[in-house]
Amino acid sequence: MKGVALRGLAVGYPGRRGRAPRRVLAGLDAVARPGDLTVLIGPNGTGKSTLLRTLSGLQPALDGEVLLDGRDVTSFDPLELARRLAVVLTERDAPALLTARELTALGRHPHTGFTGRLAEADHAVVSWALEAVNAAHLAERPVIELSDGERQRVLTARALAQEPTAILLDEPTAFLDVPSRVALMGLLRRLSRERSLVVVVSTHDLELALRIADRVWLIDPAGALRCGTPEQLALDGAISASFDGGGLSFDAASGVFVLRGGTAGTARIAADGLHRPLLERALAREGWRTGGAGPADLTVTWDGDAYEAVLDGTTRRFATLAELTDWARRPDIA
Ligand SMILES: Nc1ncnc2c1ncn2[C@@H]1O[C@H](COP(=O)(O)OP(=O)(O)OP(=O)(O)O)[C@@H](O)[C@H]1O
Repeated sequence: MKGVALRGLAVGYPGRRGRAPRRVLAGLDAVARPGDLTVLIGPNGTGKSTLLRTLSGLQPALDGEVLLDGRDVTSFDPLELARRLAVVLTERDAPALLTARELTALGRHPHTGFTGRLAEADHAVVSWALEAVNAAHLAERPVIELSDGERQRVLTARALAQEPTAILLDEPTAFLDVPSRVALMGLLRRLSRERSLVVVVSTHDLELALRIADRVWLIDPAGALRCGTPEQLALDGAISASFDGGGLSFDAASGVFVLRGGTAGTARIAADGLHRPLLERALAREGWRTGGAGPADLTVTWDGDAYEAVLDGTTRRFATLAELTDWARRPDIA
């Protein structure tokens, strides 16, 4: 079977001084298929990096097996494995003195044979990889001069230059701003589809992951690996069970985290277009529960000109959402 498959996999660390091994995750069964962007999510410390390192062959499995295109990863010799599997770990300190092109060219190493010299075809692959990640213009720049987002793209180019069938990335968006995160995840999805690559990427960027992933591997707090489309996992409550907390809960309908029911009272909103979700969000932040049916304590209407709020039979008008929000925080003293 094509792709990366986990069969009864247990991952963790060998015990020190005669102690038993520390099992971080066990009994894992999952498949990441070519052409899919598979996103690995889970709360801090649940074992995402440990799993990715084990899938990469960087640390041995404690039990079970990892199959790459149907073959046990441990049966490949290192060069053979590097021609099939590329790994992008969290590397803030990539070789700084190399240029982006030289760093990308390191990805050709598994293909260049004994001399390590790049042939014409290798140079072409390096140029292609840089172009694929929109980094051709950075090619001659030293890596030390690149921004986090630019460097992450070049590290991805190095992985592509390996011409693998599978790429594993550990938190590649960790240091990126929102547009760069969206761009990198979008790039990974495009590459997985266009080149029929297996792409497994871990991230803490849950909302983006759930919007963009074809498949999600979710490590829940009990250490079980739940696999499915983002919608399946939202519907069966797995995402809420893993991430709700700190006053936030996952809203499956919108795919974002929202503030949990506040204590200010219930609010009803009559507004069209963007005014409705923005009003809901602003009022929820001030502790109002929105979205229910039946009578409400507070009614807010956008009449196309101003916001009208009715509370305890008194009507007030606000020219801006900011003024309404200020009042909604302490309506008793306004
Ligand atoms: N070298 C190690 N030896 C022993 N235990 C380790 C080692 N590295 C990590 N761990 C432990 O394994 C568990 C999983 O860690 P891991 O880094 O895989 O989690 P993670 O999901 O990637 O975390 P985060 O979201 O914080 O990056 C943690 O309890 C961690 O303390």
